[in-house]
Amino acid sequence: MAEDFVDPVDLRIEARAGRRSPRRLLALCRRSTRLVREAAPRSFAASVILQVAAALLLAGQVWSVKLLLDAILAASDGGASVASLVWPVAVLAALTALTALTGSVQSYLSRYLGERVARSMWRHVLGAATAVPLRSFESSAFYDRLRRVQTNAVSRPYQVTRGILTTLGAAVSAVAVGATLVGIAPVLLPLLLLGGVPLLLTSRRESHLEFDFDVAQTPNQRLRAYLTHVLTDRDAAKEIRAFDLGEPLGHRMDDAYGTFLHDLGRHLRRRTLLSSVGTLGTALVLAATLGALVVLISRGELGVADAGAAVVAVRMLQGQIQSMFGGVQSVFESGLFLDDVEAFLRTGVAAGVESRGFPAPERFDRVDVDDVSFTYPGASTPALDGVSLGMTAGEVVAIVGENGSGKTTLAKVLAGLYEPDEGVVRWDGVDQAGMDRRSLRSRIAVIFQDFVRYALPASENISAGSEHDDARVRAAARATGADRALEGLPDGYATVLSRLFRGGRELSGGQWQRVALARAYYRDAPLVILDEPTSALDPRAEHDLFASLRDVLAGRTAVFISHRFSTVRSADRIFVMDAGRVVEAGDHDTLMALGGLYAELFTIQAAAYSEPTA
Ligand SMILES: Nc1ncnc2c1ncn2[C@@H]1O[C@H](COP(=O)(O)OP(=O)(O)OP(=O)(O)O)[C@@H](O)[C@H]1O
Repeated sequence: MAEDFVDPVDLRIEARAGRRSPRRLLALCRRSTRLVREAAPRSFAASVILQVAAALLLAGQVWSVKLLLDAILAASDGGASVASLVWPVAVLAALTALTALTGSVQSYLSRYLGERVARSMWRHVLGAATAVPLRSFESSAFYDRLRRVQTNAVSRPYQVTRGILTTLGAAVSAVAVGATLVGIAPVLLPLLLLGGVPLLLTSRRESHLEFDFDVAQTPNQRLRAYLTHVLTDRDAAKEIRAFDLGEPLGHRMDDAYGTFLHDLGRHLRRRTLLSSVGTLGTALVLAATLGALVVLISRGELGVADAGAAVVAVRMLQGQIQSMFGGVQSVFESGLFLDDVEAFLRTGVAAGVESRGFPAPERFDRVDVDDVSFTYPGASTPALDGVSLGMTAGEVVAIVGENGSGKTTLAKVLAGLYEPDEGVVRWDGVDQAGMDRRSLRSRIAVIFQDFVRYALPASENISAGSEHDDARVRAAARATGADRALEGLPDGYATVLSRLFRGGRELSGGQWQRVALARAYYRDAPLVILDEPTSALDPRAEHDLFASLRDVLAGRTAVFISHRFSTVRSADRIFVMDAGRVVEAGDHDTLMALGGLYAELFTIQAAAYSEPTA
């Protein structure tokens, strides 16, 4: 499928396709405000109140400047005593102090509110990221969107709300200060408002530029994030040193950064040019307004106090108009990113809805894979090509085959992680596809070759995803022999299994594999799928494990994938895969008698052990 090969230009086109109408923008504003309100209702209300208070305080300052100038003039004419200046000065000082106080409370509140919104957005994003089908993770376009969403989801909703609040606050101040100005020199007001027009025009264009730049840069950003991760990751550290990869990968990082900086330079030049045009336009209008003010003064149409107050009002009003349009720009810009975030969240919600079906049965008598085919996104040949096989409850089934023959893919389909493109998997004749994904997965315990080593306490590594029960955790650990390693840890089962965190400890590869197997046994599931479960175990451990396998499974059905024929031969039924197909099936003796692929692979392995040493 083509989605694996989406390039940045296509991505930008895709992102542009979702571009908004003003109505859509308004809807986004409503949604983001609701999000912020829900995340922190009290802080949000306080923030709105403070914004309005700050606006009124500003208007109050203009008014108090006029009072002060009147009083100064009256005092200089000798009509009033200097003491009459005390009140206007005190009012101006109090209003200025209150404005500063409001500003600092607002900035703390804003930080707190931002974090509350971030937490709530993370919840949504991680919910969507864990709900989307596993197939999505095969597409680079998905990772690009995920990256943008991770960066933008946490900050943009609040930025939109901040933008709205800033716009509203600035509008209230503008109205209040504007009213004062109308009282002094009405002709100046329309002139000043005109100053917002260039800003409005350029800010919209700037928002689009920013969004396009971000979309185009996502693959480069991801490459840099990946290289940073590899160069600093604990697991990669030994190989990076052993193969001396630090320098070449460092160069690659440098090149990627160089490309980014080159593009950033071009982008910033364009943005600066645009915003300079806007600001210059506004400055010209301001100059014209002040020119008009000079004309009014020279004609004697304004007194000295009025003229002074008008200068203050013009200056303040111009600031408010700039913040108003700055707020609009931030709404525009963040709105574009939010659209992207919302589209991602919708895919998660859709996946959640799709997964609703009837609950999977608690037990089954048989599971059948019927003519199943599956092709990975972007691949030209199918990984599974008309696979059919069956197993009955309580059986131990082995799947063997050479590298790339489709064993792990079959395990993923059996586990309900991939939907087959064709064919069905049936539990007692019922199609697995109609079952609720969550309940289906709770009936299956699957451990892959590359199982996850959670940097969590040992006990949680075993009970992962199921209800925690200490006694059952210990029993599962005993069944796989993980208990010996875990009981020797400083905090026993409470020890974190990673040096990443304080007090944590590391396990060996084989010890980890026992922990992973215990995870499979812990889950009370009728179907257990183990992909290469013993590859890291020593021969004695492997022998012991398989000797006790049936006891441990206690009637559960087990499918295990293995390259070790010594473990495979005891299975009730063996399926041999080759190039995505099941080519042979039967127990060990039947397959040996058949003299086909199984017999060949078995003989090669057996010969390697029995050949006399020179
Ligand atoms: N995520 C993927 N995207 C595209 N192709 C894949 C992906 N994973 C596996 N394949 C391809 O699908 C085919 C089957 O792979 P699969 O992992 O199922 O084989 P396997 O039998 O488990 O191999 P091994 O013994 O090496 O673990 C291979 O050709 C492989 O290259």
